[in-house]
Amino acid sequence: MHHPPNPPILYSFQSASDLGPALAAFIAKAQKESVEKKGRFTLALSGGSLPKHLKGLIGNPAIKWDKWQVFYADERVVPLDHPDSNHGLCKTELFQHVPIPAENIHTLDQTLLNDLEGLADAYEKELIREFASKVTARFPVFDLILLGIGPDGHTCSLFPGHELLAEENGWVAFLEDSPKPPPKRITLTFPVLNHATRVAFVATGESKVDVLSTILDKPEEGLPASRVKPAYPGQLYWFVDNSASAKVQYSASSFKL
Ligand SMILES: O=C1O[C@H](COP(=O)(O)O)[C@@H](O)[C@H](O)[C@H]1O
Repeated sequence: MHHPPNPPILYSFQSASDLGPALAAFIAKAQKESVEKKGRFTLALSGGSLPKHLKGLIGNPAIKWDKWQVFYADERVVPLDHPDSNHGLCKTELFQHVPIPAENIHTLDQTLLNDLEGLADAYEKELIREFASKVTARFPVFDLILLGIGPDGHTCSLFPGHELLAEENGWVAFLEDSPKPPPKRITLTFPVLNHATRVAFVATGESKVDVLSTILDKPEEGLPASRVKPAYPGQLYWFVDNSASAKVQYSASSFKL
């Protein structure tokens, strides 16, 4: 029987500093459930403002870092140590402070930075290796995908009006015309986002206030972030602060694990 997607769960916190510990507890619980069930935790991370909200994970003794398999929800096509690299940000904010094995962090193949198609293809193959073959699994099922939103409603590197919004088959796509610099990027596609067990958006600050109310209160406008609707029984969460949610009509829930 076809089941509609679960409605999003919105948590709005007084401030970003209240949000951080709750997000860390949420991630810790997700990894515990996944490790107990499957012996690993598959996570996709974004760049931008997201990595700085992950600091609450540092020093948590309940986290089994060696069980994490980390991919990027999107990545800018730049060297790993470039200031625009999403991996670079995640490394600075989290990975250099925790004992996660380097081989469990799946970064772009640095030999393919001048071959966008080959780069996206190689990243898709890396996902296939982790999630079994495309024949047995139509799309990978991430335990958790953490996303941000831009003021234009983009998420990952899926931008309003872009042809990649219509991608139905690929797991990883590339673009060389990102309206936000840098122009060359790779991104997970909507079918991958919408097969995840959990997807959590994180958005804080006044710059997100208008777009957040459009995404949550007017999903019919079809902004990229409104198209993230994990298939049942998957669940979509929003972790925001009160500055970002000031204009949102959608009902917030009290945070509970
Ligand atoms: O370009 C990107 O933008 C989004 C949103 O960034 P933010 O700084 O407004 O949070 C980010 O989620 C994505 O990973 C990044 O490549």
